[in-house]
Amino acid sequence: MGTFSWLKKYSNRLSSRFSMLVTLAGMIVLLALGIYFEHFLQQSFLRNTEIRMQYGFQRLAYNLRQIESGLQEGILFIRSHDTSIAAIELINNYQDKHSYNAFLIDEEKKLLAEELLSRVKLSFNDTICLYDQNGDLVAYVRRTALGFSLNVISYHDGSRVLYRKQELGHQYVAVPLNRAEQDGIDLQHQFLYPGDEVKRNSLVTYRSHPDGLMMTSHLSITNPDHPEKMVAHIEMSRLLGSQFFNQLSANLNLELHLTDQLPSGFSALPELTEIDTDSLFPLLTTDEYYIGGYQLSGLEDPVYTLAYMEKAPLVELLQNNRHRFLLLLITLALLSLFFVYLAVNRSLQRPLRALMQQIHHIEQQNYSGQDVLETGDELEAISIKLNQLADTIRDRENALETSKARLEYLSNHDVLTQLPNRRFFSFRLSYALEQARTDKHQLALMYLDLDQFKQVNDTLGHHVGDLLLAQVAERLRDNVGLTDTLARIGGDEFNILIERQEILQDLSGTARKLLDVFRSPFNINGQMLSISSSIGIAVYPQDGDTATDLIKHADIAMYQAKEAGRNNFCFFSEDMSRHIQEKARLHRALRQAVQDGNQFVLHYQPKISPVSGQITGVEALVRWVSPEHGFIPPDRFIPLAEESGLINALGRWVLKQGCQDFIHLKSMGIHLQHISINVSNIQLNHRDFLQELKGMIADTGITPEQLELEMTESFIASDQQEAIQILQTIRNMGLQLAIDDFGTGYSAMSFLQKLPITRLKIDKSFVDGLPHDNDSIALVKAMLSLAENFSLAVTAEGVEYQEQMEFLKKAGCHEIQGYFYSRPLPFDDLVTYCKARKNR
Ligand SMILES: Nc1nc2c(ncn2[C@@H]2O[C@H](COP(=O)(O)O[C@H]3[C@@H](O)[C@H](n4cnc5c(=O)[nH]c(N)nc54)O[C@@H]3COP(=O)(O)O)[C@@H](O)[C@H]2O)c(=O)[nH]1
Repeated sequence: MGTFSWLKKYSNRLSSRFSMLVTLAGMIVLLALGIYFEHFLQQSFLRNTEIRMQYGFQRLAYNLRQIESGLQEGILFIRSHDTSIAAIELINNYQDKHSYNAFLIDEEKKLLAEELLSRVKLSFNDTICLYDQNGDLVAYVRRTALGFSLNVISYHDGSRVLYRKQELGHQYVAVPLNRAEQDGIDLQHQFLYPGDEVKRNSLVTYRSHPDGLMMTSHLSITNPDHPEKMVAHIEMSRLLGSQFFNQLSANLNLELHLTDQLPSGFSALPELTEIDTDSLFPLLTTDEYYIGGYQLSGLEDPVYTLAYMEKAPLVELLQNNRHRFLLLLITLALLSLFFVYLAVNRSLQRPLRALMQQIHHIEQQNYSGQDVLETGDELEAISIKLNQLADTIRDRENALETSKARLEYLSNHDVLTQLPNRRFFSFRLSYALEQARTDKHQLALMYLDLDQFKQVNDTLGHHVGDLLLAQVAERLRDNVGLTDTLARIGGDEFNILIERQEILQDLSGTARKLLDVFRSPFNINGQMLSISSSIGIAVYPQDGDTATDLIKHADIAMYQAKEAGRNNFCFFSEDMSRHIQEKARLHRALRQAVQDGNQFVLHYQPKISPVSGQITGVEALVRWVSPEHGFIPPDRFIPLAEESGLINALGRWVLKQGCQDFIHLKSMGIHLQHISINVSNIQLNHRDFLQELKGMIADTGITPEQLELEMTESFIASDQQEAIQILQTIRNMGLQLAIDDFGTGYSAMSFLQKLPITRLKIDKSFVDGLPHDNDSIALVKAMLSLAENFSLAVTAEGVEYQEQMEFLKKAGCHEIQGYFYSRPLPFDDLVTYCKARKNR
């Protein structure tokens, strides 16, 4: 598998996508943390730098203040030292620069110098200067590389003379006066500050010095009794040299510098006095340094103390911290990934695998309850639902199996009798034929048809017919062998396949046994019904080697049995009458035609009034054009239809089509008095006929008076009472009734008066003899007079010649029907004929 397709497959997995999402979220959090901590590191670094620098400045300020207080304490002590004050007062009062008493005054000055030495040493300072009330330098002590040097100013002839000795030396020696300046000592005290400030002992000044920073504490002493009177000025100094700053720099990890110039980038720096612990110094950032500082105020220009902190080591440290932090983040990310993997695996991947397993089981049609996931979340709900789904699928599959079995059963069985049906029988027969061919043995097919079963249906109703069929099937089932196949293949037709070789030797006995099944009557709801059957037998291989041939030949044999008087059986033989074979074929074709319904058409034969010459009505005559047999005349198929009961369905179609065509004619302006339609006795006896007639009249819109039913005398022959009742009902509905072929039957003419009819149709056989045969003339005249007596209309049919027509007209016949006027016509030709006749 390629990397790409593996990645695609992997990324399509829910757990992978979830892991990726969580990882992505984790990465975003880590990135945010990274950015935050980067910022935090920088900020804290800057802040640390500031704090460190501030701390350095705090330390420096603290040290300076310590030194300041050391300077002030040392200087203050002199003021409280009475001997020193007295000595200064003495100098103030008795020093005369022009007549200078060196013996007295210089000694005092030297004592004062000793006193100053002890002060400067005790306070660990470097220099102390004493000025008299006029500001003239009196003495000073200064730390040198060899120790402290003591210096006094004497006068000679009004000029200053500087005497000096080392701390441990015995003699003062005169040195050039400029040495004092070289030591940085002013010979004249400078009043650069307001007197009050100095008196309050608070003034400390700073000054830049070639060796460092000079701190000087200033004190002016006044007379306690006369505060306005100045006594002396004292200055004590400490030089903070490079060593001081270097050591501090080393301790604080800062580079400390002193400068007179305000560094560029700073507009001002805070005063030392402003330093407190709460505020941070403003920092200046250059490419190489963080710089901070403050200002030391002096009597002259301010001195700036600057602290430099090199950036490079800090940046390196920052980078190191960054790297460490990055490492930490990567470690955290990897750990998070690991834990995400563990969590996803535990909370998603494993349950998903279990769910897939459940689905797999369902796919494998294993519906037994799988263990439900116990995750307590939606996955558990899905797992429960999957089990429920499995139950539902199992139930549905069971139901499907049941209905499939039921469907299978129904497709192969007849619902009424529970016997195998035609389909199943065909399969079974084909299979049996294959076996017989292979094993080279015989088999027999019996075609059993109930005799006159249609009449049961038509007279007693389908319900009774159905019950009878069910009982017949039961009896037959009880009388065929276990290995025989009994099937109902049509309405009252049963087929039996016999494969038992021993039985094949005595098929006649078997057939007789089956006929005997019908010997005792059937009890249908308490009504005892007798019925017989006819059986045709065909044997493989001599009577056919295909299922179709065998069935066809058994069917023909069955017709032969019926022809032979019913309740009979017959073996097929090649020389069996062509007539039977043809009849069997025609019967099958007719059944198909009635089912199809589109092989029949109606032709109409006009009936003419001989007086007016106008068309009074038409008789509908059915025509059958079979795709298999071509045109078949009605007198061939009507009896077959009556025999098989198919006449009911066919008659229904004729009635409906005739009425519709009549209405159609009317809509075309061809107004006829009536349409005559032939109905057979079987139709009239059908229990649903009257109901169907009503429905048809209502459906087509024909008025009952326009519809004339033609029936034969034979209808009345069977059951006069019943027949008269049926005819009366039809008349009551308003229909016309005609007796067809009148005179050919056996009923007495006087019987006519009992019948509720409206017309007589004189049969062609009587018309044929007109106008010469005396018997025909007498009979026709008798019929016409009888009809007149009973107020019946008369139609003469089969009129072929002018003289026949003339005779009938003269004799008072109302309607003429026959080839003389017209043969039966297709509908379109009838329309043409009617129009032509109207226009005559
Ligand atoms: N139950 C139903 N029976 C029907 C229906 N349609 C027809 N029939 C019956 O079939 C028989 C044969 O009818 P058909 O072949 O249509 O013959 C009819 C006419 O063509 C024929 N006829 C009419 N005039 C003459 C003539 O001058 N010469 C001559 N040789 N034949 C003629 O007579 C038949 C009409 O007979 P009838 O019904 O008695 O008026 C026939 O018995 C039909 O009844 C149907 O739908 N249902």
